Amino acid sequence: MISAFDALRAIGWPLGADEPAPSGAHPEDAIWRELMAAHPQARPARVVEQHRSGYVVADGPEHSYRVESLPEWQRPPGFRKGTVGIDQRPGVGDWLLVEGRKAVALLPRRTTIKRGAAGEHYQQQLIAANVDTVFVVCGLDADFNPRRIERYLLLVRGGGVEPVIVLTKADQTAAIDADGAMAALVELAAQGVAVRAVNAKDPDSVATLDEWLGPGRTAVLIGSSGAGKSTLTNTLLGIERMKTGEVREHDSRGRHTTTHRALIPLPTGACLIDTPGMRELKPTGEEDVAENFSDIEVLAEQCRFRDCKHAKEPGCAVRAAIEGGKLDPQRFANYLKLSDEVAGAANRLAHRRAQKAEEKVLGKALNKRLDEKYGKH
Ligand SMILES: Nc1nc2c(ncn2[C@@H]2O[C@H](COP(=O)(O)OP(=O)(O)OP(=O)(O)O)[C@@H](O)[C@H]2O)c(=O)[nH]1
Ligand SMILES: [Zn+2]
Repeated sequence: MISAFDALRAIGWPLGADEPAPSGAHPEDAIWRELMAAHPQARPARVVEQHRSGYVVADGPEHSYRVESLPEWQRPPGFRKGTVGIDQRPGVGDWLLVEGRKAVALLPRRTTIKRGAAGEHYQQQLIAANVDTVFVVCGLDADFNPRRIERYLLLVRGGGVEPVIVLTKADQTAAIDADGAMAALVELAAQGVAVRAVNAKDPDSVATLDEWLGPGRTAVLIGSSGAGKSTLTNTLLGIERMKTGEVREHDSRGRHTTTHRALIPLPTGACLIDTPGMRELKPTGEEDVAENFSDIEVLAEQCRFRDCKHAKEPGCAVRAAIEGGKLDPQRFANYLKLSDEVAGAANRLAHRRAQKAEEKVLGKALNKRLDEKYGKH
């Protein structure tokens, strides 16, 4: 039998066992401890699935169960999808305090990974909460694409998560232009992002990621299909092949006896969150393009005109850098494309917020009129 604390730790519980919080702890720690003190009967559990009426949570690698959500996390009937913002509602990776089979509190998120959702109305989607490290996985084969890495980085940075670029298939680099790849990686590393090349099938090689995988840490692997995420997961787990389509079993008390695959405890003591939805990567509008392309922003400051579009203007430092071979034109093109997308999403976000504020005002006015006419109702 492992202790309740060790079971929680295996699925990423970040607080130490001792009180008060050890120094150098996270800013959210104190709030977490306060909430725990306010609900002395409750126990922490981590969200692995989100349903209409409740959640499946885990309190260790071997045990998950359903809990009822708090009323304020639920969408009132008849309300449009997206009305309850992702900030008000728990998602995968969140920590709840649970009493019996009822959630009583959501512990404030330390980090978030979000994206914009496709569709008519502006909406954000939470990919995962409370993740320490995102491994952006990309193969050093024909699939190698620095532009895609730039897009991933733009989306995951800003939420407080540390990105690490993991280049798989380091044993199979014949298909790529090594010099071009190196130049692209140097640019990414210059933005302050760690880069590691691995053979995802080789445990010794994959051990280079251990520095991000200590006890109580949570990591996520993102990357396109075939990049090597499953291979990497299996090597980290120390097994040959990941069982796919794992069926959950129930014991006599109706509990799940195997934890959902959403939380995968690793032998290093860390926990991987398996996220299905990272295929389409639309910005939310809250991303910081400048942070991800500081090389271009620095150049742009040297352009003769403040509002230089880096097109045909004289004295353009950005174009000079491209012509002088100091800036990859494709990186610049991607910067423009991503800037456009973020600006577009930011507009939609502002519009959505204005609309919400207006709905609120209208609702209040309407209530007031009804009150005047029919008395309090
Ligand atoms: N030689 C070599 N092959 C690798 C490496 N990483 C992955 N592969 C191979 O690449 C193929 C795709 O790897 P997967 O791990 O299935 O990729 P994935 O990212 O999980 O793909 P999806 O499940 O579709 O998202 C498999 O045939 C792996 O064996 C590596 O570092 N070296
Ligand atoms: Zn310019």
